[in-house]
Amino acid sequence: MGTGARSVLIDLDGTLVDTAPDIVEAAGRMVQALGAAPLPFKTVRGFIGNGVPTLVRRVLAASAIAPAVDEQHAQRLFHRHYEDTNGRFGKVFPGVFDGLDALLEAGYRLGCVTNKPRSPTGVLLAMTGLAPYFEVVVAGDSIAQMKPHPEPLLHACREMGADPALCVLVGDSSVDVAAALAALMPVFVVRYGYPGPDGHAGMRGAVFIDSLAEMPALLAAPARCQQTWRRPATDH
Ligand SMILES: O=C(O)COP(=O)(O)O
Ligand SMILES: [Mg+2]
Repeated sequence: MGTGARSVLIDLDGTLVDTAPDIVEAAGRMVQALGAAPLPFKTVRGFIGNGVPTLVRRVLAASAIAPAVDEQHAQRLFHRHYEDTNGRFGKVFPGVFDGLDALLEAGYRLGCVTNKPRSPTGVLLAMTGLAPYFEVVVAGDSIAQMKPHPEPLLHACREMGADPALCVLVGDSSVDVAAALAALMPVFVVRYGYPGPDGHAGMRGAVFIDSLAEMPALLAAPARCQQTWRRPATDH
C-alpha cells in the first residue's frame, strides 16, 4: 500500500452527508426566533466546519440581531431546532457507501471524526445507515478540543488502538486539512463539500478527490500519497 495506511478517519458534515440543508434550516429557525430574517443558504453553508458554537456566533454576527443577544441562549435554540431538522433534508453523498464498502473490503479500519456534537452525530449516523461502518466516533464535544486541533484525530487513533502514523484523514474543509497536518497524517479532501471561507485555495498538502470511492485506489498508489506525506503545509 502506498501510504502504508491501515486506518481511515473520515469527517461527517460535507464529506459523508450533505447536512447543509438541515443545519441551514435550523439556523434560520433560530434567527427567526430571535426576531430577524434568515440568512441566504450559501452564507450559512459557508459557516459550517468549526462546530456549533462558531456556527451560531457567525450567524449572529451576520444577522440583523441585537449584539446583546445571549450566545448560550442562541445555541440552545439552534440545538432544539436541529433536533428536528437533523437528517430530514440532507442526504448521504454519492459514492460514500461504495467507498466505505470498498475500504472495509480492502481491510482498512474506519473512524469518524466530526466537529458536530455527539448527540446529533449519533442520530444522523444511525438514520443514514452509516453507523456500522465506524469502529469509533469522535464528535465535537467528545473531548476538550475540536478540529483544527490534532487531538480529535489522535484520540480516535488511541480509541481504535491504531498507530497515527498509519492513518489518513478524509475531509472537506480547511479545518480538516489543518488538523491532519498537525497530526502528521496525509489528508484527502472531497471537492463537493464545505471548504470554509477561503475555499480550496489554501489547502496545501491535500490530495483532492471527487468521491470516497476513489480512496482504495489512491491509498494503494504510492506516488500520490507519498507526495502528501512529504509535503506538509509549507511546501507547494
Ligand atoms: O459541525 C460542524 O461544524 C462540522 O462538522 P464536520 O467536522 O463533520 O464537518
Ligand atoms: Mg466537514
